Amino acid sequence: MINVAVSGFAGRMGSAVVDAVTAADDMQVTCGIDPHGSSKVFAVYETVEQAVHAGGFDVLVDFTQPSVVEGNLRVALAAGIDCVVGTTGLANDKLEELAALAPEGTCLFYAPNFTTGAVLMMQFAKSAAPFFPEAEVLEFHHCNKKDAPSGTAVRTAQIISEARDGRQSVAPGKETEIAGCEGARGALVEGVPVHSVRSMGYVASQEVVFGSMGQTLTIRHDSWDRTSYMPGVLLGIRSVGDRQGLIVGLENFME
Ligand SMILES: NC(=O)C1=CN([C@@H]2O[C@H](COP(=O)(O)OP(=O)(O)OC[C@H]3O[C@@H](n4cnc5c(N)ncnc54)[C@H](OP(=O)(O)O)[C@@H]3O)[C@@H](O)[C@H]2O)C=CC1
Ligand SMILES: O=C(O)C1=N[C@H](C(=O)O)C[C@H](O)C1
Repeated sequence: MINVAVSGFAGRMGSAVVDAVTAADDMQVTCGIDPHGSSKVFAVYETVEQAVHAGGFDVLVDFTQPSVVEGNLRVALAAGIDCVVGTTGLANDKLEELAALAPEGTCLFYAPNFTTGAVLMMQFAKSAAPFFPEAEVLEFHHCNKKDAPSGTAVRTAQIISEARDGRQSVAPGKETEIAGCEGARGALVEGVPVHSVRSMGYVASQEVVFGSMGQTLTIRHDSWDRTSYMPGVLLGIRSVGDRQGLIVGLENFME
């Protein structure tokens, strides 16, 4: 039995993780961390520090906020607890710094997106990028999201940039934005324009639009429900016990 602590357990993702872990045969939620959470089933703490001090879990799952995840991971990793992290907003060098705090045998696993569809979208984008001079990312999320652009969009832009091998887009850029409308061409992430839409009605969607002479290729993924992330989260929880160091991306555990 894998004993799991869920940080942010009262939130949109955290509560879905509690349900998914509870329904699985090989793991259980032994505690939850959330400043405003309560439970009759498992122990509840206000901070990860309190939970680590009390002990009783092998894996910490974190779906909190960009502003708190770093502090949570510092405490858990230093105590040698494997971490499965969905919270977005941490840069790669920060993840490396955090992983270095952990004793040998401890794993920090971060996935900007736990859906198989989004992983495939990014892999298809990697395959397409060398063949198209233009690429732009459009991401669409619910209006309560606390970060922009999304972690998935940032990772997609990084993947496209690496696959282009340093080649820059030749499309008109930020220099064409008219006065008072700065931002119209999006945020440049590693040279790739990223456009963030926030609206009621969305969970999470993304389009990657590639262009070359006379043609466009659009790769689109939609999460319509947060259950879409749960098989990936459970796979992460089952996998970290056998791994160590920093691992970024669900593709590392997918067959
Ligand atoms: N990797 C992936 O596949 C996915 C990643 N995400 C990411 O997960 C994160 C959470 O998203 P979502 O569930 O929608 O957000 P929510 O705001 O619904 O949930 C976050 C929860 O964390 C709580 N919280 C705040 N501070 C702490 C703390 N110090 N310790 C523990 N809990 C805390 C919040 O409490 P309060 O509201 O009282 O502040 C809230 O209940 C975001 O970064 C999002 O981008 C989301 C979906 C998929
Ligand atoms: O906040 C969300 O909802 C999501 N966040 C992740 C991101 O920033 O990419 C994953 C997914 O897009 C949903």
